Amino acid sequence: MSIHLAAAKEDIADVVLLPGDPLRAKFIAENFLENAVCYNEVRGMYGFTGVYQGKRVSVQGTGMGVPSISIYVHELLESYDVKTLIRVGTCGALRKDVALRDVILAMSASSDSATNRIRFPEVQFAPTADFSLLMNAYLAAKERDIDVRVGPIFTTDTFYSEAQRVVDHVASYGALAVEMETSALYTLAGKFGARALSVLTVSDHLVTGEATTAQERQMTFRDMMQIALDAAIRE
Ligand SMILES: O=P(O)(O)O[C@H]1O[C@H](CO)[C@@H](O)[C@H]1O
Ligand SMILES: O=c1cc[nH]c(=O)[nH]1
Repeated sequence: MSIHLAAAKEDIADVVLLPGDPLRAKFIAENFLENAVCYNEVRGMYGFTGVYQGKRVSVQGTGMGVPSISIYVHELLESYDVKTLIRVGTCGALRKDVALRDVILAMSASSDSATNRIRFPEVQFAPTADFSLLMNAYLAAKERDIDVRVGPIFTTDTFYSEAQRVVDHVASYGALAVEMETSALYTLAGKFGARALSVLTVSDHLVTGEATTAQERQMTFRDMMQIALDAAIRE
């Protein structure tokens, strides 16, 4: 048990997928895992453990934003000894050469979040993906003939930003997309010596204005889920 997860330690696998939306966690459990059991419903933030290709895998909703994912990731790492965390999230494309529904493997995550300024008052910390997971995800995508983009992203605290120039500025320095959790995931994985990666699907486009539907965001994006699961169990 931890404060926000009502599970016994053995209920949660070593490997956990992390969608922001708890209903995406349910979708993954129902569509990809065998014998999935729900271990958490606290705050409606569903967590399930099941079996994927013979290995135990959990999938835990994180909610939206750095503070929310930080709570779940901290508890998974501190109280449940989780070793591998893979976010399966949506993002907004920041550049014309990134298309709606593209899958992105986030190599690093710059951020405007205050959390790392508080954590590292004297350092600009660089939240970075685990190389072995990044490589496994890339190889899994290639094996399944799924095109992926690999590169830096931007994690923001502000979905409805009034500072468009900040987003444009990071895009002009190579950021492919914006979302709201990855910098915290990579930072906490570093603190606890765990492996982390974010696999993202472009749900809307900040340059062209295109967008997917809410149902599509909740229920589909199977390529991202497949890549994350393959990467999670690969030795
Ligand atoms: O689809 P999820 O995983 O929630 O990710 C993205 O969607 C939410 C905003 O709509 C933020 O959490 C952002 O990071
Ligand atoms: O955080 C997010 C997620 C999807 N699209 C955005 O524009 N921002």
